[in-house]
Amino acid sequence: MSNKVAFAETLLSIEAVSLKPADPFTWSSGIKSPIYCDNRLTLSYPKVRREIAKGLADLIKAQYPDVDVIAGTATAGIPHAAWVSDELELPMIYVRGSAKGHGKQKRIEGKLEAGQKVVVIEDLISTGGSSLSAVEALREDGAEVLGVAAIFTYELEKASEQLKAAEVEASVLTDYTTLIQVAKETLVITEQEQSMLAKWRENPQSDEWMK
Ligand SMILES: O=P(O)(O)OC[C@H]1O[C@H](OP(=O)(O)OP(=O)(O)O)[C@H](O)[C@@H]1O
Ligand SMILES: O=C(O)c1cc(=O)[nH]c(=O)[nH]1
Repeated sequence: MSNKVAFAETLLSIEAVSLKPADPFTWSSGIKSPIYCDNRLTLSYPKVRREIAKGLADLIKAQYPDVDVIAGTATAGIPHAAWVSDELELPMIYVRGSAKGHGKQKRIEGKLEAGQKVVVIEDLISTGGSSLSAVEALREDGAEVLGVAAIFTYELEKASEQLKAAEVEASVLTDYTTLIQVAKETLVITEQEQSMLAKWRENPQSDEWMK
């Protein structure tokens, strides 16, 4: 079994994936979606979060062996970044969604030196906006961002276009194609739900799938 399949099975087994076509979820980007993947639930399962930390750490060791610092995105990326940095015995920082309005007024918390090589940990990539914003903040502070490592991606064109334009490489433990395939095979979704999801996936930014 591939790792991607195993991680998709894990997300389904802890019921991190929900469908709500009649009353769609609103994503952080504003997209109305029939599906939501709540990776925050992984925090509640020590075995699952260990597998994720190990998976992300292995991916980083293979792809970014020169990494100096692990950076978590606020909020859902932060706990995973902590476990990954622990696994790799590396320093950790985190990137707020925006700079604090009080105290030191920082957006990046923790110690980052100019020129350090950073890998960003994100829990999930939808449009890639959150990942990109964190990467830009890190670059502004002089970091060399090697890439983004995430648990899951919806494989949306918008994300690949945005990340490519900014020259950001993203690697994931599992993805939408694998998740839907596994959900179909294990009867977690019906054929009707599968075709609704396929229609949504053709153009996720429109509401055509609701009609
Ligand atoms: O690729 P994008 O379109 O940016 O979407 C993905 C982001 O959205 C979610 O965060 P959310 O804004 O819900 O905040 P949270 O991490 O604080 O829960 C998720 O945790 C990612 O960070
Ligand atoms: O784009 C988002 O905001 C988003 C989508 C999703 O499936 N899960 C999540 O936590 N955020």
